[in-house]
Amino acid sequence: MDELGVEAHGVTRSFGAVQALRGLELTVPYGQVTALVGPNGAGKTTLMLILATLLAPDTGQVRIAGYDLSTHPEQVRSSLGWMPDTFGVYDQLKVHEYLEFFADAYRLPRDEKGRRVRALLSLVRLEETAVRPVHALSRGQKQRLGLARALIHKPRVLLLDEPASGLDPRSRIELRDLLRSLAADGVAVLVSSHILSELEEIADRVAMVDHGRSAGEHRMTDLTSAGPAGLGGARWRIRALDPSGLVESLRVRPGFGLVSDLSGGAEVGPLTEEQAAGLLAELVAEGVRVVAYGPVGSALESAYLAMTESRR
Ligand SMILES: Nc1ncnc2c1ncn2[C@@H]1O[C@H](COP(=O)(O)OP(=O)(O)OP(=O)(O)O)[C@@H](O)[C@H]1O
Repeated sequence: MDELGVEAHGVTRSFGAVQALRGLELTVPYGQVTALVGPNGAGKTTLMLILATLLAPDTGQVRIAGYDLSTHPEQVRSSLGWMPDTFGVYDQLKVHEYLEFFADAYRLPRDEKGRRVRALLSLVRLEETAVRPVHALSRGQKQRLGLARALIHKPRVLLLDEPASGLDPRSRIELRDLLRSLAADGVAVLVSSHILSELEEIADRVAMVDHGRSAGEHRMTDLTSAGPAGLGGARWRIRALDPSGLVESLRVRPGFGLVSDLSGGAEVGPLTEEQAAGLLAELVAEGVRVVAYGPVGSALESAYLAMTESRR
């Protein structure tokens, strides 16, 4: 069986003079959640629309669930679920009718349809809104309905564009758990978001995009442990009883990248956890009286900042 839910090579797409995608590469394996990150205008939505068969690429090859997008669009559509960042049409329908409509569009057998719709309404906690019109739902409820719609035909590949933007904290946690369990069931999940701390909890891998090109794919574990050169680790904040002594000790270690003097301490990095542990042991051995020591932000944030900085 094909190991990749999504495989994109050399994808380009222009809008007039704007080159939104300039030879993009992407892989999304089954059984994992891949985060798609990049600055505003990097081309993420354009790529998502292409993967969802809603926009044609100018050039390049895309395979979804093993099917070539240009030659087998029907099979591609039946293999993928798509949750856009804005809610679609048909908002005069009642919530259950809305899901039944999409169940019919995907040709779910009659006897399965009712069961599937009820199961999905329960999964996204919308049972109580089943007979309300879609337009009367709150933004977060609409988003949850959008997710149920994307899952109606049990897709093997799931694409989500900013899925958590309107969700309350409980719904975000539920979304995270749901995406993890779908991945555990073998689904290839691609999720685009700007909320890096959230992605770090959900994702197994990250695919970075900048100026319409790939800027690297990494396993999340590589970002926190000793990762590829220049990527591993976060910044670390250190406080000591004698801050100037601390800064002195750090200055004689150019490899540890003193970021800044702070009142009461300093920030260094990026450091992997291994490097951070080594540095702490050395400082303590030298007699620096450390009172606080911890990472600032996330490893994904640091990797993202390093990527955007180097490409400015
Ligand atoms: N329909 C369109 N017509 C003209 N230009 C477009 C169109 N869609 C996208 N673009 C341009 O293509 C580039 C990539 O846009 P895209 O929406 O894919 O970026 P993005 O990474 O999703 O950004 P954001 O993080 O802000 O959502 C931008 O320069 C954008 O202005």
